[in-house]
Amino acid sequence: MGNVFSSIFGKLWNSNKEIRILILGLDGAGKTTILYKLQMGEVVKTKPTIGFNVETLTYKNISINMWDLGGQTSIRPYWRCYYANTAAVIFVVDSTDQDRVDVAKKELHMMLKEDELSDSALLVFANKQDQPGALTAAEVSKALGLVELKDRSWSIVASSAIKGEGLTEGLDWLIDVIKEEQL
Ligand SMILES: Nc1nc2c(ncn2[C@@H]2O[C@H](COP(=O)(O)OP(=O)(O)OP(=O)(O)O)[C@@H](O)[C@H]2O)c(=O)[nH]1
Ligand SMILES: [Mg+2]
Repeated sequence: MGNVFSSIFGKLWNSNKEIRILILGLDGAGKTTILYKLQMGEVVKTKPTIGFNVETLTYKNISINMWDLGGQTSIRPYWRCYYANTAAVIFVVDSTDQDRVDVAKKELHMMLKEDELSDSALLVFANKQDQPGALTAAEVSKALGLVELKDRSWSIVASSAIKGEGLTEGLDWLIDVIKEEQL
């Protein structure tokens, strides 16, 4: 019975929903690699993103417009142009880049202060877990001060975009939260 209901609700929810997700984070964190690994199941050779990449993914019958924005210092001020109507932000951290985790923290908290993102869920990928010396997800969470976040659904997942690990786990969590919050 539960399955019947969830399938009916699923269909209702799907019929008129297209959700928008932003992938943000410092340059070199792995955002573009994650976008194309999710979309094509392949590791693509990337160049630093100047501007953005946008792809439509169908995941669990849901159409997702996924925007991957460039993370270089000079480009970050433009992130805010993309915040409207965003269901969720995926914030990607290079877990080996311990020197810049403070910068990532600052950018993350600045972004989350914006009114347009007040209802957006947050998924953090503690990426590059395949590399020696990578901070664990718990360490990245602490360094980013995630427990300080109030009134927001958030989660952190350890990932390796290169190996394809953690990505669907993270996206599953995100889709469940978005469905709960928007139904
Ligand atoms: N070892 C390892 N390398 C990764 C992983 N994810 C991405 N990379 C590499 O990190 C580099 C930067 O990846 P991108 O996906 O271009 O990074 P980005 O976040 O899109 O960077 P910008 O476009 O400059 O903001 C590339 O050489 C990727 O192959 C990972 O999980 N593990
Ligand atoms: Mg990129």
